[in-house]
Amino acid sequence: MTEWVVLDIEGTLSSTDQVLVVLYDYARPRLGPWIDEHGDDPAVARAVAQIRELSGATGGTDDLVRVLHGWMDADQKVTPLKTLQGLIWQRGYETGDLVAELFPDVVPALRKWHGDGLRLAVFSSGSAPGQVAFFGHTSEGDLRPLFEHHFDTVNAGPKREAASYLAIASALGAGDPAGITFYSDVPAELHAAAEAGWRTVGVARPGEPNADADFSPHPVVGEL
Ligand SMILES: CSCCC(=O)C(=O)COP(=O)(O)O
Ligand SMILES: [Mg+2]
Repeated sequence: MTEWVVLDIEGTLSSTDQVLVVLYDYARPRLGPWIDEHGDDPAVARAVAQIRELSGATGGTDDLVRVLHGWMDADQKVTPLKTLQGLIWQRGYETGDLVAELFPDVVPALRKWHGDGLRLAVFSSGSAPGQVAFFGHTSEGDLRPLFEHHFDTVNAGPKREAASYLAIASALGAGDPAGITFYSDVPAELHAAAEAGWRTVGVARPGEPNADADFSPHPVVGEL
């Protein structure tokens, strides 16, 4: 019996365009200024060191931004990029520049699950602070009270590795991994979760990039 429902964001709760167009376009011109203005922030300094280590970039901010834009163009969800994007989006939500848009079926489903006593958490490549800001500023209000945990590639690990799902199960204190159900639009993420003993549900939303993906052997829904 499911005790926990763990949810992906992009393609599952929110459209791919909401992330790859709205949020990415917001972050793109702000990455360089953010690095220059917040170099003393330990999270930014760590991200800059990771960018250099992963890319071999040795130049100044322009060089770092070139690497970051390349990762964004290829939609590579690299941890230092997600950290910096998350900080920029956090500011964007706080100032009112950004409002998170969810698929219309999402909030009723989340409220129903929550009301039925299921416990909710998020696992996304987007940074945990960015996730919290996102759910705090949706067009349907502040949804933060619905979620007990936010997992990302820093506090859990890569989304396509079973070890990340084992780490999350442990953090949730879930005695039986089969008591956790994971919803995602990416088959490779579902395979990794199933390898860790979780229940899985593929989300194939019409019009989304993975609508026609092969989700077998996972059950598939078109909405929550
Ligand atoms: C503030 S939420 C942004 C989500 C994000 O950055 C992202 O890359 C989404 O990836 P997901 O793992 O949710 O598909
Ligand atoms: Mg996704």
